[in-house]
Amino acid sequence: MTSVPDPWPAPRATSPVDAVVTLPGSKSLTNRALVLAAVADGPSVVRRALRSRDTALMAAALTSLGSAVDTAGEDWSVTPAPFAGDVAVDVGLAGTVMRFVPPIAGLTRGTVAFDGDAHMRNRPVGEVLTALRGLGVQVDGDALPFTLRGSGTVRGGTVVVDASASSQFISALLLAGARYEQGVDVRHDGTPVPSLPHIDMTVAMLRQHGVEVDDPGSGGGANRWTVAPGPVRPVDHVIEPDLSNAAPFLALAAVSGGTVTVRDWPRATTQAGDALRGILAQMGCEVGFTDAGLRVTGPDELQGVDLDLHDVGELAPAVAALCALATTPSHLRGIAHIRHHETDRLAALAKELGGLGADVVERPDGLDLRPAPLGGGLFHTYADHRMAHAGVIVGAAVDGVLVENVATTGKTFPDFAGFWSGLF
Ligand SMILES: O=C(O)C1=C[C@@H](OP(=O)(O)O)[C@@H](O)[C@H](O)C1
Ligand SMILES: C=C(OP(=O)(O)O)C(=O)O
Repeated sequence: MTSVPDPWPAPRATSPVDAVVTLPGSKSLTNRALVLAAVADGPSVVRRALRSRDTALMAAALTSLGSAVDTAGEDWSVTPAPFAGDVAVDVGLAGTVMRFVPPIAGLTRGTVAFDGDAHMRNRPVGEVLTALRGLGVQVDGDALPFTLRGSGTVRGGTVVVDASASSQFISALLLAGARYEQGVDVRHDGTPVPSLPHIDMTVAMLRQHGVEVDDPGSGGGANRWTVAPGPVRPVDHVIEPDLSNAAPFLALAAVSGGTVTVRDWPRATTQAGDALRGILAQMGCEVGFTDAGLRVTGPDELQGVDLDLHDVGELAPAVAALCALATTPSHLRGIAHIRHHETDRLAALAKELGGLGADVVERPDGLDLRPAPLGGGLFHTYADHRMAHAGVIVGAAVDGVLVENVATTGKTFPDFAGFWSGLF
């Protein structure tokens, strides 16, 4: 692991970057695979698991509940066992741990006390906890810290949730639902659910495990999902590279006029990050598959974009950084929900990009950016891995950008700073 100063002088691309990179595994796929393995009716292996803070927290949570999770190698083995005992779960700053673990912890016989990082107490989880009470689980509180008391079984049934703040509320209930006596019938009541591709990923993985799921398909009006009660078959998953974490690497090609290939980019995937292909093409990049993976070549001048990122909000920080470097205006819309991510990302991006000279206006549900000369300065990350990605993207194109707490990237990427520096 490279030791990095804080703040970290972001490497500057003084010539076009030419690189082929192998990226670590997907956080979203790894943490779903771990949860499903822990509620399955036999042992399984999660191959090429992402080794990062969020996935270590998930493995630790499942271990405390009673699963045997061996994370020693690249392939993690999970041997499920009935959940039991009075335990504590640290969710850190991982939305997937805070939202996905309580519904399966409902199956335990014992008390589970949840807490996490200071900022995590502000991230919404109340809808999941209210839903669990409605499904027969005893749980107090509406935010971290909260405590759940399991009786060994969960009744399940029908529940109404307002998932307009996070798709993870729905995914969380679906992942556990097959193990409830009556399964689960989840209805959404509220403005459209963001990040729908992540629910599609959940549904696809449940079906791989032999779970019967009825879903409305993707699309803005999606509002009802049902999971039939039944066994969860063990499946050995091979984790794809994290396509959302590919954003800064492909952005490096975009801002330097160079070429970056991400190895093993799947031709078909449920990952939301696949949308980067279309977004970068719209900004003027050449984007295409090669035998090695996905290759992106940057243009002479980056074009601004008018984009609704409602489905792919986790790409917003990297895309906003690119828009700040574009030669025409941009409008990023449909992403009010990213105010509930690791930090209020709209406020943070407006402040930090603005601090380097960007002409950026924060809207209730997005950002407007117009071309402006950027300069160096300190870029704060608010313990948000994707804010650090935004900072290094600008730093590759502009002299003198210092990224504060770049180590926060460890949430989803081991030794990001060392890896990034190796590309220059
Ligand atoms: O289920 C998942 O793995 C995720 C869902 C999305 O959350 P939101 O629906 O809260 O945006 C996404 O932004 C997050 O990074 C990962
Ligand atoms: C929103 C994100 O994470 P989390 O899983 O903690 O919600 C993210 O990684 O962009």
